[in-house]
Amino acid sequence: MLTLSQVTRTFGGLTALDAVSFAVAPGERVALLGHNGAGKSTLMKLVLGLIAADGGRISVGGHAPGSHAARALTAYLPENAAFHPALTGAETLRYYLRLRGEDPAKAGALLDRVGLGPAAQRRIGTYSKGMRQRVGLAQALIGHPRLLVLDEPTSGLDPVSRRDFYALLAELAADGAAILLSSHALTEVEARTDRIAILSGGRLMANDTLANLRRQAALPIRLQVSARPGAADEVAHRLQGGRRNGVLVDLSCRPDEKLDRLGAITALGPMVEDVEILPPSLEDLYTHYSRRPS
Ligand SMILES: Nc1ncnc2c1ncn2[C@@H]1O[C@H](COP(=O)(O)OP(=O)(O)OP(=O)(O)O)[C@@H](O)[C@H]1O
Repeated sequence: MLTLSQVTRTFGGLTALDAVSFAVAPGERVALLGHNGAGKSTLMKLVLGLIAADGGRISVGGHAPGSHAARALTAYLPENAAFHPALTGAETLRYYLRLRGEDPAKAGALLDRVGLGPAAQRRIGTYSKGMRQRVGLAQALIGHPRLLVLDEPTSGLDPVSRRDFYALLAELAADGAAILLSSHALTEVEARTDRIAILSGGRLMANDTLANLRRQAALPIRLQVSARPGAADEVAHRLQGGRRNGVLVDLSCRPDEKLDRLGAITALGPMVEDVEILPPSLEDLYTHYSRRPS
């Protein structure tokens, strides 16, 4: 549904996107991650046709970004969707439906879809941030879009609103929509998207499932050994680990060394009380991919 091939965009002397290539297929949810200034918004603006690329090619369902056909397929939700506070949710949706040449009577069903049915007749000025984001999503769903471009859609939402939001995205993807959403947090998108694309300094540093990214990064695993009282020095010495305190000994190893290390720990018998395996965190993984030279 969305394909970028070698897309480059500069602003003056600054390369905001550097030969970026990736695709989002129908039914796929792709999270675009990156620090501030990584190029996420620039990429989204290019996909929406708001700015033009200096090089490379972008296709939205086979059409040029910004063309009538591409716009009919695409919906966009900006980070902070703003609506007139004096209008009700239903009035706002009717307004956007008319703008897109659709039947305003669909407002009720759209608001129900995003869980705002009971608040439809309330003014938007009385809505919480999460409710306003849901109005934004309802607005984005007008016209059955096949590509959704969502710029940090969950920033400022509480955990329950986030969960509801991702549940709705899962339904839309199951219905065949391609979804590209930007985020700062790998922890948030971990179980809720199909693929992760990491931008850093305008370059695409990673583009794969989280499981594959974990495997490819092969980051060290930490093992935390609890020694029996009085045995920590001996345990640390035999395992060549670092003493953390009176009983804990820290070890680190490559994923392929894990079983051997566990064997060595078990062989210490009664000197050891317990062992905890601490896999690399998502933050470690994100840092690995955003910092490595490409
Ligand atoms: N119109 C512009 N003129 C000049 N420089 C720009 C313009 N738009 C973006 N940039 C620069 O391009 C780079 C990428 O910016 P972009 O807004 O795409 O990052 P981002 O990943 O969306 O960041 P954030 O998470 O802060 O929104 C930044 O260095 C930014 O300063």
